Amino acid sequence: MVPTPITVRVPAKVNLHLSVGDARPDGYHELVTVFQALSMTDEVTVLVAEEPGIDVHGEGADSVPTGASNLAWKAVQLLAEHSGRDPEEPGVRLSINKGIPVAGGMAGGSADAAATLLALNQLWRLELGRDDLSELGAKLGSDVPFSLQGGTALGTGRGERLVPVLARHTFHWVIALDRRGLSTPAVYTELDRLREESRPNRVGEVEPLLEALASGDPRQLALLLGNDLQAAAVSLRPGLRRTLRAGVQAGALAGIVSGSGPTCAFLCTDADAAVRVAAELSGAGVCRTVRVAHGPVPGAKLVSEEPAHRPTPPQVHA
Ligand SMILES: C[C@@](CO)(OP(=O)(O)O)[C@H](O)COP(=O)(O)OP(=O)(O)OC[C@H]1O[C@@H](n2ccc(N)nc2=O)[C@H](O)[C@@H]1O
Ligand SMILES: Nc1ncnc2c1ncn2[C@@H]1O[C@H](COP(=O)(O)OP(=O)(O)O)[C@@H](O)[C@H]1O
Repeated sequence: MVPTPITVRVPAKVNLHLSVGDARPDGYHELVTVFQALSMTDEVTVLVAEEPGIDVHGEGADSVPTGASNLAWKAVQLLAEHSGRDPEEPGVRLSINKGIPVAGGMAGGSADAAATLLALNQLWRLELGRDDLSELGAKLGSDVPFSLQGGTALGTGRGERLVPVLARHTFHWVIALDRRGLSTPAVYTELDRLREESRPNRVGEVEPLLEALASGDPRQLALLLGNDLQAAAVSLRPGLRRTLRAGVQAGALAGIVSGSGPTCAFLCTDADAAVRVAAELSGAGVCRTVRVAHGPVPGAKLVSEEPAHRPTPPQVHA
């Protein structure tokens, strides 16, 4: 009997704090970061098929590779190899439904890789634990372990070593999507260049932000959001300055570039405020699309054993 397809839902992330150290000999930068998983999700379905391949639907599907460079396909090959299957003939197809902006600094590719690991673990009845999957995931990308874990977490190393963080209450966000993506390596390289040229401000210690998360007070948290990659993302995409200003003018408590950008995330006082800020920001014409989201939400999760149809997320077109 052919096994039933498995669908996993997996969240986007925002870095509430992203402190970037110097480049290491392996080319990665040492990080201290706080991730929060948001209610913008991708869904990945894995099914047994003689003809292997990937179908991609949804947000930005056209710019997602469907061949061997897709991070989710790399996850198939890695897990096949790990479990003694032929990575070139894994006998599965993937269907990816994107709700996370592509190349937006919200870890969409990592999310799909994490979802694929979890789904295949079920489909192939491998019975690997979350720690095993996380260790495999870190080989695919620094953000993959967080996509599996979700919630709010402190990340160190290149972002793959995680400790859960206490975050009281739910935080409400407005997410501004840009018209084009930014390349993560290009943004890290730009930061190195800026640091050689001058001394861009660095974010401070992470402890006050951890206290703000524990208190659950969005006003306190807003004062402490910080991202060392923001200067580099703004340097490569100067229009982001206008987006960040427009979000705060629209009533957000604070705005930040999400990870390597160009997506901007605005923290709001509550859910109603987020809807008001989203409506006003979408009228400002500074970005492609505006969404509302909340966090923290859980990491990659089995949805059902049938392919699921995801409800359309709330979005306001600019
Ligand atoms: C910046 C962050 C913040 O969470 O995410 P995004 O905003 O892109 O989603 C991450 O550090 C991105 O993590 P991820 O996208 O998994 O990166 P990887 O595939 O591991 O690495 C891609 C490239 O980014 C650079 N890189 C990544 C992580 C790190 N700590 N230092 C780096 O210098 C390296 O040039 C590396 O070759
Ligand atoms: N499953 C995937 N989903 C999205 N992008 C992918 C995927 N696999 C590979 N990519 C490639 O990875 C690049 C980075 O995409 P993404 O992970 O969404 O952004 P970011 O690294 O900014 O969080 C994209 O430009 C795309 O070419």
